[in-house]
Amino acid sequence: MKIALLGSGVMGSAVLSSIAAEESVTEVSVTDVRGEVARRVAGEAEDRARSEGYAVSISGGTVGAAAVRDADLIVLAVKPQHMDTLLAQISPHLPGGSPVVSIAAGLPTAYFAQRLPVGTPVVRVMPNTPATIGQGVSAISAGEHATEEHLDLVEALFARTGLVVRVPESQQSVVTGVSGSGPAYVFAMIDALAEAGTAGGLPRALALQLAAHTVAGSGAYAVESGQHPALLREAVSSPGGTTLAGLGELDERAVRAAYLAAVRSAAARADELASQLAGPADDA
Ligand SMILES: NC(=O)C1=CN([C@@H]2O[C@H](COP(=O)(O)OP(=O)(O)OC[C@H]3O[C@@H](n4cnc5c(N)ncnc54)[C@H](OP(=O)(O)O)[C@@H]3O)[C@@H](O)[C@H]2O)C=CC1
Ligand SMILES: O=C(O)[C@@H]1CCC=N1
Repeated sequence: MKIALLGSGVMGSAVLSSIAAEESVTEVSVTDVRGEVARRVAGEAEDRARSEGYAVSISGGTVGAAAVRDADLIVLAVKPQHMDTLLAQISPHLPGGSPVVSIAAGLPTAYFAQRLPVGTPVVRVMPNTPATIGQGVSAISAGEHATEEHLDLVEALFARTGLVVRVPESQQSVVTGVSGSGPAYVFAMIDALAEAGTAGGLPRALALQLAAHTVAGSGAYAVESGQHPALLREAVSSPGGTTLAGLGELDERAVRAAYLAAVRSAAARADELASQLAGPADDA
């Protein structure tokens, strides 16, 4: 199976190695507006694939007819604001029936249906950057012409990047707010914890190590134990102890409310992108 990956920035690169490791994938054509970026990303991914024993061929170049015309599946990994230009470039060259996968925030499958040949199966995916190390989470939704088989195929490809869940497309904006943007909230938390440790006199590198491992371990513990986070939090909080003193400060500063607002705001921005960009193709 040949995959065309269009856009080799942060997220395109993040999903590339995992997709290339799926056994049915024999060839990946990576493209970008800047061919040299795509060639570098493709070269690095091919080296990684070789070192891990995968015989996949990965090439890089600029976007054009050659990149997509014989692809069995096309992954669109450009910013929502660049999608219109990209679709106008590739649409006339798409092989009929090959599914198109978009990872763009906000853009509904109906947007693609208006811009791609009639009947093109579209699958919408919201991944996140921990996909780079196979620890991501991706939510997938089918567009009008996408079948169960198309979803199975996309699920198999993204399973290499971490957990894959299926959601109704109507939930994709809030998913984006929680898990698409979520890593940024967590990185900000690690940064803040590390800064607090440094302010308390720890060497900077040690503070960062403590903060990052605390977040990584707590996340893994929440996932593996399956216990509700309120119970896990309670187990850390001895009566009259240090943790309740710390949590009291978070409550005082409405940190929980801030997370709720952050997710609401990110989801609203996804909807806003959709309404700004997803008009009829002629008006875009
Ligand atoms: N970053 C993240 O955490 C996540 C991102 N996403 C989605 O993934 C998509 C890509 O985001 P991200 O990787 O962060 O963005 P990047 O800007 O890092 O990557 C996009 C790449 O596509 C290139 N590009 C722009 N226009 C075209 C075009 N017409 N044809 C081919 N390539 C083009 C860009 O080049 P140049 O830089 O020169 O413009 C850039 O190299 C977005 O739609 C985003 O919503 C989804 C989940 C998480
Ligand atoms: O910030 C963004 O728009 C993208 C989508 C989800 C994460 N990053």
